[in-house]
Amino acid sequence: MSFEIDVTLRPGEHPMRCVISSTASVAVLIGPSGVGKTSALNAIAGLLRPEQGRIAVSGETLFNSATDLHVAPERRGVGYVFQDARLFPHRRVAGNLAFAERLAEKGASVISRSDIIEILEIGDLLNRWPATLSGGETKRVAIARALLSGPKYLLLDEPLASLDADRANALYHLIERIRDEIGLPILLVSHSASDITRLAGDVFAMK
Ligand SMILES: Nc1ncnc2c1ncn2[C@@H]1O[C@H](COP(=O)(O)OP(=O)(O)OP(=O)(O)O)[C@@H](O)[C@H]1O
Repeated sequence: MSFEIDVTLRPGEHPMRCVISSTASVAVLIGPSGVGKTSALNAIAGLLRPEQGRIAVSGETLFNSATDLHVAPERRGVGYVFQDARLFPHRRVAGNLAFAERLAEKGASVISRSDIIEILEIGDLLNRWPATLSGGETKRVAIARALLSGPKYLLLDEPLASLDADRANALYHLIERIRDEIGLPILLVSHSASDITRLAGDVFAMK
């Protein structure tokens, strides 16, 4: 099982339930704005504690309200690409990548730095400051940074949102390469059953 999740969350006033049970290499979580998709990713990453339920990734239980288990975020092996990317503004692209590499446990990376830079086509960006990058470039660097931290799985929040059609299409194919060549379980969020769901083995909806 890549992702086995059944949790009730309460990020604000109202409870929300998220149920995902997937063996696919890519699972997609869809649902309208405000339904709780980002909150679900935050819970899987360990940044939001669910009210109840269980979260397991690749067979490892990360949260279980029944046994009061809540693995700390830094021990979950998560590569999380936030919707707004959140690059460190005071470090160049190379510095952002180096920071992630220092976080990786020795031998944890399933793919080399040079392969990640090649797959995400960011070799020409290494000297740039984050503020000078386009939206698509920023997303590519954010995904590279997540991969370099040696994650066991990848969470992508709306990776194609706010990109024009050409850039969205290019990033779509890069995610496809990550799926096929790196083989990490990927859970990605989309507000609609858009093109991105073509990447997925499984699609789950929050209502
Ligand atoms: N820290 C918080 N405090 C209070 N309410 C919150 C908090 N985080 C999220 N919420 C509320 O929880 C609900 C779900 O938010 P969330 O961002 O998870 O939805 P979403 O499905 O990802 O939406 P979108 O597609 O617009 O990003 C929203 O009503 C939001 O206002």
